[in-house]
Amino acid sequence: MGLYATIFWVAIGTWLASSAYCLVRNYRLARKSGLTVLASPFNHRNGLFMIFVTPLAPFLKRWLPRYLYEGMQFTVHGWEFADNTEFHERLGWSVMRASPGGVTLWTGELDLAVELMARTKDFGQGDLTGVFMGFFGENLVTSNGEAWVRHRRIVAPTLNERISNLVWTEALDQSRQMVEYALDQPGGITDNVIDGVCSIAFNVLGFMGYGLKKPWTVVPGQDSGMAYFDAVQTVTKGLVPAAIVPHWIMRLPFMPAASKKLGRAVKNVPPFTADMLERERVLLKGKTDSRGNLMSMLVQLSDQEKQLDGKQGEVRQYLSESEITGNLFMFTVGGYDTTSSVLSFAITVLACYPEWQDWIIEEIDQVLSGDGEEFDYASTFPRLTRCLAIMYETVRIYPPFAHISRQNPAAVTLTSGPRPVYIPAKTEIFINSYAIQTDPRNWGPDARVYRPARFFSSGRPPIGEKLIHPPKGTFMAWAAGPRVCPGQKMSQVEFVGVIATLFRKCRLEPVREPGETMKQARSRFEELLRDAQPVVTLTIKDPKKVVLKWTRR
Ligand code: HEM
Repeated sequence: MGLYATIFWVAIGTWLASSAYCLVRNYRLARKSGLTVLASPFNHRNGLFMIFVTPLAPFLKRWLPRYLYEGMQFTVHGWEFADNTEFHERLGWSVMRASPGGVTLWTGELDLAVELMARTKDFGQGDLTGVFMGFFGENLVTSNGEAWVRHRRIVAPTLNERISNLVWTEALDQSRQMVEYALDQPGGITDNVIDGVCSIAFNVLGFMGYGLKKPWTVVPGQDSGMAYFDAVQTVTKGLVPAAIVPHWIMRLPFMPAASKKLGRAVKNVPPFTADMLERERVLLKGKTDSRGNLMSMLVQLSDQEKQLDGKQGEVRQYLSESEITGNLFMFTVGGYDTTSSVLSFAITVLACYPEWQDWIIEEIDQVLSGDGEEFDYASTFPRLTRCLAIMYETVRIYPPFAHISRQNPAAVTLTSGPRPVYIPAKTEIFINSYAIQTDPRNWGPDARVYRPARFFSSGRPPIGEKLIHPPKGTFMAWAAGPRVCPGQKMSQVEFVGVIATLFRKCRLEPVREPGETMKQARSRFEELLRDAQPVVTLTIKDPKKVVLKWTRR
């Protein structure tokens, strides 16, 4: 054997031996939990594995022996949505996976989930969240411990009632433009409603986040006129490669045009942000109040803290420039993708179920009565509770995030379940919120049926009736505990504003294919919903198949 061949085989042998050693060590650690443990030779933290496992999953499922696929299934992005609760029912509601890369826990158990969410000091965000959400700078989502307290204190107050007001006004304006466009199409038929709601979410975010007012367009984010916003939008769409592949590799001359565009965007976000913040500070100079948008408030709150630096103790209280950059990026990813996902699913679901359209139209006609187009946020939004129940039921069954992840720096024992569960240090924990939200034990025998009225105490609530609070932990689309989503209210205001505007003006139904009955067309839409795929958030795979007929009311 030649020298190079020897080096090659020694390297392979060393790698195999160290992988086997790590697998055995991690398996032993996982066994201490007392839970079912699946051992898998596939290291889920390997970059190539991360990129290819999800697209290759359907083939691997067919080719690999069952026990090998089962040990890998957890690592396929969105497996929990496709699987429903079948896996947990078969193998246990909490299952450990041991691989050469570490130990992973998946749980669909209510008690454990509540405990995990409450103990923020013991269970923080995992290091992989930092890889995917923190590559422009540490932010509220990626930070833990004292840094998280600092981020939360500055960032969460920016998502306030002033922002809700802006979001409401812009959501109404954008959705009015979309309805007029749809009703103007021949026969009121469109195949671009999903792009349309993305465009609404994009423009609402641009307006409330950066003070950027744009008309609604069929294609979302078509040249916003703001280089920063366009770059962030590109990175949001290519989040996984953007996080893993260095931007200079993506920009190499032989790379495809889309990769070069992504690489340029990743490179440009930090200098564009620096530029934008500098201009914002010039505009804010000498003013005591911010300009009302999110970026302006973030800069102002952080700069105020900076002036107090040193007077509040040793620990830094303000956000550094890279942390502001990180938080602005996180707002764009968090604020745009989530709301557009829920709107896409809600509209498709409502087209399937005309009875729920009637239910909200009854409310909308009472609350938004009169000929005018202006509806005050403070007095209108709180009365549109059926529209809000549509959002709750949509995120219960089609949550933008099907799980919530955590990681524990040190070993911990969970005590809230029927037996103590030992969690080894650095376990990657996934709370299967989708399973919890569709589990008949938590939601009754019709848990998988779309029934928004379940969020009221009576089946036919009077208009403006308050929604009930589901039992603790059973509904965590916006998470729970100290790290609950600070954008919850904002997303609700936007959703309700859009849905109320659409159904005030029109009704929707699926467009039938030749020879199809309406019942069959609705079943076809239900199939599109079941076939959804998590990308960054849950996404309808082929949005062009959502062909709708809009009828003016
Ligand atoms: C339907 C819309 C939304 C849903 C379903 C949603 C869901 C969630 C969930 C599940 C978490 C917890 C993540 C975790 O702890 O791992 C979260 C956190 C967060 N969300 Fe949202 N979100 C939505 C909209 C928004 C919006 C509009 C914004 C801001 C513009 C936002 C900003 C955040 C932030 C900053 C966090 C981190 C909080 C922390 O760690 O302290 N979200 N969201």
